Amino acid sequence: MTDGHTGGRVGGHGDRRILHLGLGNFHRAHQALYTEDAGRFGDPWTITGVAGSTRGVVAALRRQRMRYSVVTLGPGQTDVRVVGSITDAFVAADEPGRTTDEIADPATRVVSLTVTEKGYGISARSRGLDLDAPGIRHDLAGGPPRSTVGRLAAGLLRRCRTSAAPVTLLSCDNLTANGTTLAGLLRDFAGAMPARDGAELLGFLDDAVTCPDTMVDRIVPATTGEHRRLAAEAGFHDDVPVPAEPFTMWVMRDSFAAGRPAWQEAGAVLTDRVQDYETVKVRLLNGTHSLLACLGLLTGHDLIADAAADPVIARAAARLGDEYEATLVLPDGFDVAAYRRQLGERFANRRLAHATAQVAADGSLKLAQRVPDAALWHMRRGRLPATLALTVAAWLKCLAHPDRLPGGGGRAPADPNAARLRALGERAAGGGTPARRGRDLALLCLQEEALLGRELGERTEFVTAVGELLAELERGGVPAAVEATSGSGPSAGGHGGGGPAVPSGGP
Ligand SMILES: NC(=O)c1ccc[n+]([C@@H]2O[C@H](COP(=O)([O-])OP(=O)(O)OC[C@H]3O[C@@H](n4cnc5c(N)ncnc54)[C@H](O)[C@@H]3O)[C@@H](O)[C@H]2O)c1
Ligand SMILES: O=P(O)(O)OC[C@@H](O)[C@@H](O)[C@H](O)[C@H](O)CO
Repeated sequence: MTDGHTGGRVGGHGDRRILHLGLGNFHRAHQALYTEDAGRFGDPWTITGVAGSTRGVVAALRRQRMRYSVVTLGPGQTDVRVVGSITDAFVAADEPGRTTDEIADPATRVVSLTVTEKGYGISARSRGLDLDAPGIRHDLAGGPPRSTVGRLAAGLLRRCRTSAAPVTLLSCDNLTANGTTLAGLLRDFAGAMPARDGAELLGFLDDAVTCPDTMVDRIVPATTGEHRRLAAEAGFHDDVPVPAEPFTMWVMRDSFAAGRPAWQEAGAVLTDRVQDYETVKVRLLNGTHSLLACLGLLTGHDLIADAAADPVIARAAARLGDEYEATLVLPDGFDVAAYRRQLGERFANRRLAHATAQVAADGSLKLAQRVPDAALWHMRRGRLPATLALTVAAWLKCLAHPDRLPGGGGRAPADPNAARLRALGERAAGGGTPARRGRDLALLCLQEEALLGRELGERTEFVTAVGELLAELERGGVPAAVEATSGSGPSAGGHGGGGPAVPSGGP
């Protein structure tokens, strides 16, 4: 066990602070480690972690003198490291006003975020801020802020009116162009605020706030008793250890308004080409992860490693990799073949026990990041990306008919749109044949509700393909649906793209 905690740091160095919103597992296995390592090279920075409303992690950290462990699990390798870079933590809901105070405090120089895709309040239809989302409406009405964007806006406005000190907002979530997207959402929010406040916030955003794009990569599953056992075995009784794979990567644009830790010394890559890295990762890793998770759930696999080892699912994943790879602008010198090989090994890491239900969760938000742009890229070139259509069909099948999943509805992934998707599934269930039911469900979800955006919903060929694959899933399960996409292009050799995609028709 290695102990990175330096005694006496707690409460010190208050003038170089990161305020982190979203004290989940990922931050604690990624940015917190880079920050601690960077502190050995440059000025040490500390992190104040903010949990939205759940108290468990904050309470445990306090009990443990703000220390926790990261349990790295590789094939044949276990490493337990105690981390101490998070020196304070609180629950936003329990301390109303504190998040605003902390964002306004000039000692806070970076506000970083891992609040999940759904934490940003993005509208699937417009891809801007969903001004009708209850949390956003509440915050615009002037109550103590509850949404992430509302909290940031309140804190920034206070900062602007007090010190006006510059600050960086650093999104570390799996969103396409995450920093640029966050800046746009804040502008949308400012545009809907009372005019004077909105104008002031917009001016501050222009003058004193940067939102660098980042690409973050490390597979970090949920904690189980096994991780507590491994930490204890290494000598640290930890209620909130974080499991992680050995691989880690962080790429960001070096655009920090008020300084940053020496993250490059800890292995982070600073570049202006972040979006290229990010697109590679969000498509090849996260997009393939979504397919493995949904086909895995439909087949009865609880773990990503089992789905990845299933030859039928592996075939689909390889084809999806080809479809994604064709769309990519690769960073200079990036070896995509090696990256894909390594991804295969990472997905196969059984020791991680990464649950298919966890990766498939919130699919309605995640797929919006992972599917439409790549699918539209192909269709603008006259090709139908059949395996991207299969990703959507598999996700719809899991959510529209959760009770039919092997093992029952208890295995259905959580999703903020779960009830809506179930209701759409029921509406489509009346069609007389699998073909009719599949077509109706695809039309309802993608065209009428535009769950993956208007532009994709208007692509009749894509919606039709999704409907036909839903019918195949109903008739012959995952093997039939994967087989139906087999004419869609080479499974090796990359830039092949599609051909005729899925068979049409049959009852
Ligand atoms: N876990 C990974 O492997 C991994 C890897 C790369 C990036 N990420 C990014 O980090 C995010 C969080 O992953 P995690 O492993 O920490 O998950 P987690 O379940 O451990 O934690 C989720 C965090 O998000 C917050 N949150 C959830 N819904 C929210 C909402 N509506 N508004 C505000 N905050 C909300 C929770 O309070 C919690 O702090 C992912 O969604 C992804 O964008 C995760
Ligand atoms: O974290 P999410 O919820 O966006 O997606 C689930 C996984 O695909 C994701 O967590 C990966 O493990 C991670 O992005 C690897 O860097």
